[in-house]
Amino acid sequence: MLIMKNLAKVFYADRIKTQALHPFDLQVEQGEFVSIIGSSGSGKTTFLNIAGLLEEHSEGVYLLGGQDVTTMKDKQKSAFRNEKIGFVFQSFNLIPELNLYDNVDMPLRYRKFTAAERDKRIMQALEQVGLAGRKHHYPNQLSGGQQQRVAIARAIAGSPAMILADEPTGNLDSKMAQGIMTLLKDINAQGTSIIMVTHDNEQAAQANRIIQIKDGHLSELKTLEKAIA
Ligand SMILES: Nc1ncnc2c1ncn2[C@@H]1O[C@H](COP(=O)(O)OP(=O)(O)OP(=O)(O)O)[C@@H](O)[C@H]1O
Repeated sequence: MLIMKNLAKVFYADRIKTQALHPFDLQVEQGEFVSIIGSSGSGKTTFLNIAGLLEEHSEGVYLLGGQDVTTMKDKQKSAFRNEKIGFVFQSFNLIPELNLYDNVDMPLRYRKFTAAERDKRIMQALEQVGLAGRKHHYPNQLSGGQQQRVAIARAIAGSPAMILADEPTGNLDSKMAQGIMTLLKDINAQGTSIIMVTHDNEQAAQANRIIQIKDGHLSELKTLEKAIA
C-alpha cells in the first residue's frame, strides 16, 4: 500500500544543510499497524509529513496505493491526500466554532459525496467513537479524550486507506490514552493501516511493527527491548 524506496529528506536553512532523513526503504501493507519511535529531532515528524503528502521528499520514490506521488500536481495531491489519508494530531486540531457533526464533515466536503452519503458517514464515524449522541456539542464541551475521539471520527469518516497519527495520546492521561489505543486498534482490525508516532514504548509495543528513527536513520526493530537498550 505504501512503498518508499531510497527516500531521503534534506533541509537547507541559512546555508545549513540538515539531512533529516537518510535514504531508506519501507513498505507498509494494507492493514498493518506501525509505530514510529525516536528521540526529539530524530526525524519522526519529517517522516510523517512526507508520508502524509504535506512535505516533499528530496530523493527517492514514494508510491501510495500504487500511485507515484512525486509527479502529482498540488491540486491532485490534495485530493489524493484527502481520499487516502486520515490525520490524527496530538492537539486534536478540531475547529472550536463547529459542532462535532460539522467537524467530522469538514474533510468530506471536498469529496464527491451526496449530502445523504455524507450524513451517513458522519453518523457512522461518530457512532464508532461513541459520541453520536453528542453531535450538536462543541469541542470545548468535551474532555481531551473525547475530543481525540472526534478527531478520529473525522479521520475515518472518508474511509481512508491509512491513518497517520502524531502522538495521538500525548495530551491525555493514561486511562484515556489506552481508550484511544483500543479505538485505533479496532479501526486497524477493520483494515485501515495505521502509522503512529509515539514516545510511549508500551504503546509502540501494541503495533505489529516498530520502526525506530535515530538521527534520520530508519531501522525496523524486532523487539522493543532493542529500543529501550
Ligand atoms: N523546515 C525545516 N527546516 C530546516 N530543518 C528542519 C525543518 N524541519 C525539521 N528540520 C530538522 O530536521 C530534523 C528532524 O526534525 P523532526 O521535526 O522531523 O524531528 P522529530 O523526531 O519529529 O522531533 P520531535 O520529537 O521533537 O518532534 C531536525 O534536525 C530538525 O531541526
